[in-house]
Amino acid sequence: MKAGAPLTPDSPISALRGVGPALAERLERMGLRRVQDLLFHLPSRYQDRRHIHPMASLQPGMEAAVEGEILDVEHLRGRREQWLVRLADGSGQMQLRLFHLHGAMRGQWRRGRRLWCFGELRTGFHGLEMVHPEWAMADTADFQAPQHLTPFYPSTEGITQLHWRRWIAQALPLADQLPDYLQGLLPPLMPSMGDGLRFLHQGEGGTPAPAHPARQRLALEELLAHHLAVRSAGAAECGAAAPKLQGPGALWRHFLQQLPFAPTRAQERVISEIRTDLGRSRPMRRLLQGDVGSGKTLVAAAATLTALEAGYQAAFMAPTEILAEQLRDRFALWFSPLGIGVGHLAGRNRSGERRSILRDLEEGRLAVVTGTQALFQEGVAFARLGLVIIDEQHRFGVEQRRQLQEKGSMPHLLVMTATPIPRTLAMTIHADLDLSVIDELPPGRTPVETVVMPDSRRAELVERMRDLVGAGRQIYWVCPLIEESEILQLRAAEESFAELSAALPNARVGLVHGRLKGAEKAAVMAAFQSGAMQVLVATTVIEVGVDVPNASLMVIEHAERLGLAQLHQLRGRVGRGAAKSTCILLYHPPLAGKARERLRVMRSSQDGFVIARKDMELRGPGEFLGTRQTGLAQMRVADLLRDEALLAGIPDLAERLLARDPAAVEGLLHRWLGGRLGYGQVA
Ligand SMILES: Nc1ncnc2c1ncn2[C@@H]1O[C@H](COP(=O)(O)OP(=O)(O)OP(=O)(O)O)[C@@H](O)[C@H]1O
Repeated sequence: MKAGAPLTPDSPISALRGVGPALAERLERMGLRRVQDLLFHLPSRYQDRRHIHPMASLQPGMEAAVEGEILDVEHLRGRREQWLVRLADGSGQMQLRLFHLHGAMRGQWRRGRRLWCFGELRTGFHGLEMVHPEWAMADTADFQAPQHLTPFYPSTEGITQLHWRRWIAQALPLADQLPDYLQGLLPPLMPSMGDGLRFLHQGEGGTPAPAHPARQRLALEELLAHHLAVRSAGAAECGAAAPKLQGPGALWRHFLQQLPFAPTRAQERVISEIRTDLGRSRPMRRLLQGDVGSGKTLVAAAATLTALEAGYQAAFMAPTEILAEQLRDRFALWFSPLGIGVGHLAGRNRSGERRSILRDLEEGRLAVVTGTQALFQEGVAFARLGLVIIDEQHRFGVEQRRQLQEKGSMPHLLVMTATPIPRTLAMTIHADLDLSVIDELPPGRTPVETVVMPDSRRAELVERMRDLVGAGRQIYWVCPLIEESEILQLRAAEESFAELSAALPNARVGLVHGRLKGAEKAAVMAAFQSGAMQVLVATTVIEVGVDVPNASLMVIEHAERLGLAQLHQLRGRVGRGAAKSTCILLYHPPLAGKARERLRVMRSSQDGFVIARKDMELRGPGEFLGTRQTGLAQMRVADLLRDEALLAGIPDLAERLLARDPAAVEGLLHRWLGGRLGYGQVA
């Protein structure tokens, strides 16, 4: 410790020995300001230096600790000064190479002394050697071979592992002084926070196993902190009262009478959950999760009609222009028999039309509006906005959500997503949202047959398409992103379009891609939707939500380049009607590693949950959940997959903590999320 006040967990980090102003500034940039922040800077891996390897057992590339006798020390003064040291144990010999050996140290390196060292082995001129190993003389009274694993810390330029280890060694004795926010809330045999920290920093008894209670103690607290962070962001939104959207439900019943099908039981259950929420003055914050094609749009319609019946407006925002337009068409078709008009706000609205929609919204003449982000631009005002529906949560940030909600006094919010994640996980990462799940597909769906084939069989495939088109069916042909280049993707799509147009002279083939103007895109989609066009060649713009039940073949080129979530979404475009559907995953050989695994999963499952889980395993939870949840990608101890069992208890733990000690929340958030960005509201 430096001179001055005694060291506590709250001391500034510069109070530690060896932390000068320059290093303190670097630490600050990593979000480490106080001594306790350092305690939660946990190792990312460990090395086992406890075991001494006999020299005869060493292999190039290995990292190993050895102990032996110095046979000789040779000082070379060539272009670059260096020392070559021969070392032997009973089993063999090896060489050490050092490029600097200063004053006092040089005196120690003498023939006949015993040396302990650790480093990576490589093949040198005279057999195996280590370059600049970590070392200690093993024949001194104070020598002690490592008792614990050696931790490695995430670092930054100018801070070595030795720095970290020295600082943590000073901080660790303070671990028991940290406030235990969960005292009394955890099972009595759970280790303390101090035990958990010592265990992870020192790697006692081997690499900390995921299931070790000391590690679990920390993981639990970290998951709780993330849960509370999301929740508090939601709570801030929930302060104001929302309009109670209650009504006899006559409009909905009327709507159902003209619908060609009846809602599934799952849809009915979810609709009733939503109607209950809408009837309260506490603003609804609900996440509707349903696999591709499960019929989320009908649920959205039910919510919309509930708002309308109560005399309020509803706004439905989709992530892309195509989807927003498709939604407008669907709502217009469904609602026009009820005499309800649907407005649409898109980037390409002609200004006159746009002005009149804006006026109607502001003066309350228009009750339903669909659109993209255009919906929450400046200049869009609502007379009585009661409900906001957002499709595909992943593409909208928290900030955009807030902007849209500001358009109404405090409208109810329904977020829809087709990415199924386990309920326990959803409750942690969407802690600010209640969850409804459509866990049943509409009846009459036939499973989509999935075929994986090399692109060398393309000609054969085109033959098969000719037959299908002859039988009146429709086909999607998707060209995925090539090396992140939109231009190349477009070229590939254009080539496939030309090839298919030539090969299928009796079919109308269309092309849709992200660079088309809105009106052109809409025209192509409309032709495909109406059945006038049989083959739609598309870049991945059609990924989410396009609904053409007559389409029964989906061909995906270069399927090996796409992720599981995208493949599942794309495949979900077919199998929506009664006809037997097929999805063909074309790949360019050779097929290796994760790509092979992804295609195998696609062939073996159609269950969105199974696929999402596999996706999370292959990509890691952080990547899988996308950038909105960056905070989760940076968890230090917990792992959303590995620690899934812990997740189930988190909401309850959060409730109990909030009831007992709401002030502790701030401390917890600071401890785990403190200096890092991630959750906008928390940082
Ligand atoms: N209860 C039902 N019975 C029969 N068909 C239904 C039912 N509910 C919805 N559908 C139809 O199923 C198809 C898929 O519905 P919808 O587009 O709402 O799915 P989704 O959940 O939005 O899927 P995606 O995530 O792919 O957009 C539509 O053609 C819709 O009309």
